[in-house]
Amino acid sequence: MQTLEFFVSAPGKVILHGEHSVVHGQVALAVSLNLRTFLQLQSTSSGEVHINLPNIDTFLSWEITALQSLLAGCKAEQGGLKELDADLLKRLREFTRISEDSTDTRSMAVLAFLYMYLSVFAESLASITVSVWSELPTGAGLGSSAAYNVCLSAALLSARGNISNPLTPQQESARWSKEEMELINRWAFMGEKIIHGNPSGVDNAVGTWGGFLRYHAGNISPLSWVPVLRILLTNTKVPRSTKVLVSGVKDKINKFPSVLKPVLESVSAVSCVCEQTLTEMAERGPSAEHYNILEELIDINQHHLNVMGVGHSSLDTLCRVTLARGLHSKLTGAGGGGCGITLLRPETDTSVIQSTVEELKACGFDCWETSIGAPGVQQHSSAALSQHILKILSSY
Ligand SMILES: Nc1ncnc2c1ncn2[C@@H]1O[C@H](COP(=O)(O)OP(=O)(O)O)[C@@H](O)[C@H]1O
Ligand SMILES: C[C@@](O)(CCOP(=O)(O)O)CC(=O)O
Ligand SMILES: [Mg+2]
Repeated sequence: MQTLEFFVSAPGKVILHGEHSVVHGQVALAVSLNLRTFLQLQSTSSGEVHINLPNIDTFLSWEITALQSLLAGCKAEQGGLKELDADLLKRLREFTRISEDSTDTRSMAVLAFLYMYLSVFAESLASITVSVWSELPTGAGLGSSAAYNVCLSAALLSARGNISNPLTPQQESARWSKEEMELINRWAFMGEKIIHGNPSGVDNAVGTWGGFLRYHAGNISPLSWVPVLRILLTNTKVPRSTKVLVSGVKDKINKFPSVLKPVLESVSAVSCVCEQTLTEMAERGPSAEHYNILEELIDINQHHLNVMGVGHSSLDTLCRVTLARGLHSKLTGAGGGGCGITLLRPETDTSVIQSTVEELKACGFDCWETSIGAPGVQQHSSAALSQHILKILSSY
């Protein structure tokens, strides 16, 4: 172990277009959010591994000697990190008594942590305490699972010495090299596989790299020319599981391939037209016509997502309430509840936004104007973190 204590953070994300279709090889556009997940890792001499997850009320520890037995016969190298080690996962499920079909919040988080810890530290299990706390709502479509996995990946790889510890004593925050970030992203994807079943990789890519990204079949291209967009985020607070929703879409595609495939392709085309429109807006300056196009694309995509079966009456309410004021909304992330986004036009009056927010809050939703394009995964000094965050992370 190189360090005694360090902090990392990673952002959540908003998918503008392409959720679900991206799992089936289509184009998605996604951007990081200014809501982050924070992780503190401490090396200890207790002979135990502790994990503290206050967002989901989970505080657990294991003796290292008990965990060591799970590694018997484990492959040292993870086959280029493309596939999960099915044997290790099976042993872990038996050890933790978490069944294969479980979508329980705590179980998924614990399984992802233990899998990553055991794989990264396979050669010599270290005593550590890991505490994770997030500003993101858990399981609401804003990529909390990816932010969690990116933080775990960065912290465990750094602690093990597989990647550097980029922070110098003079700095408050620092980032890793391109190659190191690629490794962080690949390990975070493994965590996403455990939590999501069949992730596309877009969420962990945004959590790692930050900014505005186009994601297509594993290829990540940053969009450097994007206009400033104002987005209202609404959390319907209806709980849902990405794993269940992604698997439901797959079942529908298998049942009606000729019906669903054109829908997925149309969503991909929506992403491409949106990208072209954003580029034009950045190059020539935004016009009312550009905003009309963005709004129509939002409506088209929301219809497609309903066809895929990932809508929800709470999301219909969001679309209806906002459209009554001329604002256009769609779900973001896996849907089935969770969060939706509403595009605000530059000329949208503050009073219109205020009354929309009030009506959405009266429906029982959380609603706030968000800021997008935050930096990806970072290492921080304790001085860089607010007292509030430090207090939460250090209180276990
Ligand atoms: N702060 C956190 N602490 C512990 N586990 C977390 C945290 N954030 C996310 N998770 C894990 O990620 C899961 C949610 O992932 P998911 O269903 O993909 O929703 P989303 O990624 O949209 O928030 C949770 O059930 C939990 O296992
Ligand atoms: C539905 C999907 O496109 C996004 C899921 O995002 P979230 O976990 O709901 O934040 C799945 C994926 O891309 O892996
Ligand atoms: Mg997720």
